[in-house]
Amino acid sequence: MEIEKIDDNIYEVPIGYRPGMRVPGRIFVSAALREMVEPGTVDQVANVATLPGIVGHSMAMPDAHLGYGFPIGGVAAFKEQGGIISPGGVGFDINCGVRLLRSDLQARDVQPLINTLLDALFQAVPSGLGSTGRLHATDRQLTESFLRGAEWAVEEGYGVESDLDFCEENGSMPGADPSQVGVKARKRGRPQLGTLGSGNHFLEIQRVEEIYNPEIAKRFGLFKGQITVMIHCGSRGAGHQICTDHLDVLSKAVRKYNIDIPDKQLACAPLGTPEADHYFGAMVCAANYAWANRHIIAHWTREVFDRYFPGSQLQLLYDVAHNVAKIEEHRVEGKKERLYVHRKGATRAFGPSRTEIPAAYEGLGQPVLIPGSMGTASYVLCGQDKALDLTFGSACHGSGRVMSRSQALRQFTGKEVKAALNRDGIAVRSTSPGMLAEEAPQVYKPSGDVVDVVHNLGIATRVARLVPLGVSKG
Ligand SMILES: Nc1nc2c(ncn2[C@@H]2O[C@H](COP(=O)(O)O)[C@@H](O)[C@H]2O)c(=O)[nH]1
Ligand SMILES: [Mn+2]
Ligand SMILES: [Mn+2]
Repeated sequence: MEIEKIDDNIYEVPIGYRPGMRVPGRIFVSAALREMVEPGTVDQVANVATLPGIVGHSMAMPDAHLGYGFPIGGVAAFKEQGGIISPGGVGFDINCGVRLLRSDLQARDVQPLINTLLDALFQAVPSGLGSTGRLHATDRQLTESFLRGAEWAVEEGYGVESDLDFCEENGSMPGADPSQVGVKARKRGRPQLGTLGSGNHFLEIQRVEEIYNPEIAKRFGLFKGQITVMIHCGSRGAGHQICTDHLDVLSKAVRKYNIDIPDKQLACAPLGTPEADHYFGAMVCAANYAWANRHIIAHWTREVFDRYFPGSQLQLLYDVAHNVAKIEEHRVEGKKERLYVHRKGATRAFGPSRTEIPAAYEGLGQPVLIPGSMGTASYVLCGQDKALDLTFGSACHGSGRVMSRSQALRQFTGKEVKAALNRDGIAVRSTSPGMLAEEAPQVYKPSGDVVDVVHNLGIATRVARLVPLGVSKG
């Protein structure tokens, strides 16, 4: 059975595409991006549609590609009564997310110092595979980060109270249960608090190249030529281990509760069961840890900027989670319902009608932060109410990979990638040249095309385009 174009930028995976689908699938792509969606990703959208209690559609955003069970770029919402929760719908890097700091600096003033600044940031923010932090968190501090996320970080002197207004969930999601975090996850997470990680995680100095919507840009504090800093990272080994540990438990739960799943990577548990509650409680711990992590990294970034540009202001524009399951109220067939919305490689994109958006952005919608690659543009968008009708208030989370890491390693060398970036005026630091090859801009879809889809669908409106000047990769 074929998938069917039902509107500009909307393709439907009909019920019947595979046995057991309870709802249709929807893939939000342009005709050009449709060509880049592998058949396996379509199959994953259909597989997710078979899960109990799924509401509306099993969805894939325009940056979608193959993931563990659920596609990356996948969105699925489940009824509180009769639905499930699945770690595959959240991802291993729980609350991987993006934070954007806006400065009061002009690019022309920063550009001459870009290499010095980047060296200092590379030193100040530990990065790389398995990197450990400057923080040396105690066991008690780790627990506090699990329980209170960015709120705890502020109490410890990282960032300021007002930052919390500009984090999704105010940087601290309720429902954390540290008793469901295993010894191994604690052991991996403790030394890594305050680290960027590796690969696709980055800290990037950017220039605002284009303003699309002057009114919203003004309210977001953005102007042409401005320096911004984007931070992308998550819950490090803590989140990964929590996901791994609970996948084991939920694989057994699938048998215990007799759930028919087409792929064992869709391990899940019915909401309301101890297995589901335990995973949710542990997942929230990892989500809060990730908010604390980004908060600490932002603090060290501010310190570096202050060293080279004394008195400069780096203000938090917003911090979004793009790998998380959340309890949210949505309209289903005209009635308000509490749903477990899984966003895995997808960003919340709430419009002005939602109370969850920061007071400072009242009447606008939440900032939606979409990174491109270390060589191409990233975007700031603003969530729109139409997203509530189409995608349970969600948009894409990046450009999305089109080339595997192994293929990239065969095709590029780190040295070539670095030289090409330098020719384009982009400075780069990395802990390993191989990582630069794996992360070459060519491995990602064109960010502008991906963003056009969500803009044209009316899910989120384009506000500004940001281009990289200096990137610190893991
Ligand atoms: N601006 C930059 N964007 C980047 C970089 N490396 C990756 N990316 C983008 O981030 C998303 C995040 O994907 P995730 O699934 O790993 O969370 C990815 O799709 C790319 O578009 C970078 O160095 N700079
Ligand atoms: Mn991540
Ligand atoms: Mn991410």
